[in-house]
Amino acid sequence: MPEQPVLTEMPDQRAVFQRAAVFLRGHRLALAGVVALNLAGAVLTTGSTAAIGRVIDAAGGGDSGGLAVWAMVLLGLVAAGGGLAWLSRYWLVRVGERALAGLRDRAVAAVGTAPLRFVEANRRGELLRRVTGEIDGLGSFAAGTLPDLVTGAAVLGFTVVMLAAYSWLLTVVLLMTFVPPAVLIVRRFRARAGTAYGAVAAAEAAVAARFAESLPAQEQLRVNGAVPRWLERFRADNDRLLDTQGEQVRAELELNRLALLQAACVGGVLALGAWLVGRGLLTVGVAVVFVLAARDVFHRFEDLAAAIGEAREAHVRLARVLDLIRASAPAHPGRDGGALPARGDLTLSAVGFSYGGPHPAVEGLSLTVAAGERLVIAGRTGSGKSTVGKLMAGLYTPDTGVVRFAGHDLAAADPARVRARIVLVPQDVLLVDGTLAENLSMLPTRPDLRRVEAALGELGLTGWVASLPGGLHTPVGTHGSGLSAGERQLVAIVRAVLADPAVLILDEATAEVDHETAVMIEGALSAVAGDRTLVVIAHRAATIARGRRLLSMPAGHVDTSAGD
Ligand SMILES: Nc1ncnc2c1ncn2[C@@H]1O[C@H](COP(=O)(O)OP(=O)(O)OP(=O)(O)O)[C@@H](O)[C@H]1O
Repeated sequence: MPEQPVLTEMPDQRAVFQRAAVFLRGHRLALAGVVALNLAGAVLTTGSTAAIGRVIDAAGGGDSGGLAVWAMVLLGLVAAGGGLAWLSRYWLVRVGERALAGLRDRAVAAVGTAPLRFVEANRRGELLRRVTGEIDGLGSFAAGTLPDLVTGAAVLGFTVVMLAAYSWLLTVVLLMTFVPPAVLIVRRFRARAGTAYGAVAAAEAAVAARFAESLPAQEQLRVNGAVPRWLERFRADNDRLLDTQGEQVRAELELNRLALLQAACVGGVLALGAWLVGRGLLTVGVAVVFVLAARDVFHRFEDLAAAIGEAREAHVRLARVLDLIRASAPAHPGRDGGALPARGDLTLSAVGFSYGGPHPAVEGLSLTVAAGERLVIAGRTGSGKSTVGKLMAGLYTPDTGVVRFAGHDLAAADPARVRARIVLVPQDVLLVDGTLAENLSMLPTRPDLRRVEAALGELGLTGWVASLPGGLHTPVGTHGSGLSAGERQLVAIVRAVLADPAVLILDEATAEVDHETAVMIEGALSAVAGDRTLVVIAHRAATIARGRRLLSMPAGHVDTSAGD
């Protein structure tokens, strides 16, 4: 049974921010600057509340000089505090955007270099969702909620300190009546929200995955009249999303209890403040500062509690992106750092591979394809031919046994070096959106147009390219002109020539390729072969007949009598 690195629907949510800290590495200085600005802004904002008390006391005591001075101080504090808050918010948003751009690059690179089994074993829509939707959600959090969270926490802390300096008695009463029930409410919310946000994220991903996967099959679904059945399945995903969203809203409503608590506490502070003023233990200015500051504490706390909900959601999103990066990492990345020779034998020793079903797709296959040899693999549908091709190309790691090129275990070699030596042209070649030339030159060596034209000439394909509406500049891929399966294989063969591999494995497009294209593929393959090892997974009787050495699947029986 192979190790199947699949994504977890509810990934590990422990120490998520610590694990993500690596993506902030280049931004630590900027973050320290943001925190310093934020603290300074919070001190000024808190100071302006204290200045209000001074203004009231100066006005009540008929001190017009003091009144003018404190009014000016108040204005200055409000203006400077606002300016610093704006600056720190702007800076924080910029740092967040840069850190998230880095995270997205890392996530896309992780999928780009992930083992083939990882990409096959996970839903495309789920992968898409994690590198787009989840990171976009983190972006909104970083730009919207995070600055409020940071500023709110700083102002809250300074306000409590200021209140204690005015009257520790009132502060203690305030904190004792407000904090314990508030903490209880937030804890209850956190307990429910963890699963609620995770369930929503998973349900959203399922909706996206169902849609993304079904879209390419849309034509066939319509032809077969299966659209209503597809809509039913989609509706089931949508209903699940609705249920999870309902649970999320119910969890968020827990936080509404804070408003009630807040109202009760403000009433209490007002009554106690009036009593202290009546006894001459407090000035009116200080009492006003107290009520204003207490309201500020409650509001900030409420904002923070609401932001905790969004922080929880961001936490889940981050956990899902980190899960993608973890699960997509190759199991043994490049243990053998040595260079692979330009030519060599390809050897399979007692190779076994299973997709996890009841029977292995390949079992105990031993075979040596000598350098420069041509081998045809044939067998009935589903007998494991393509699987052998992928094992030979190092795209799959065998569960048992070993595949070696020139004596190097492919599972331990650097995947980029393996790709440079062994190229597999799959049955269905997919092109990226862009011109034909762009698709052909999508190689680490970035061949220029002249080199591409030369390769086309070597393979006898200049005429075919000239027959396309825009020649080498013809748009291809999803939005370009449609190339047939056989023509797309031609594109991949040209790309293989440009990559100059030692071993070329062609998983022949199915028998439906028209005669003309089949001849072009055949001609290109003869031209490309040279001293290269050529393995053709045959679907056409003509190819099988021409095989000098035939590997018959599934028994892995090698027959040298076939063909000429
Ligand atoms: N990605 C996959 N996940 C699970 N099972 C798979 C996967 N790919 C192939 N299989 C199964 O493994 C077995 C061998 O498949 P494989 O594609 O290697 O056969 P094949 O001989 O190339 O078939 P064909 O001639 O139809 O292309 C089949 O039973 C198939 O259903």
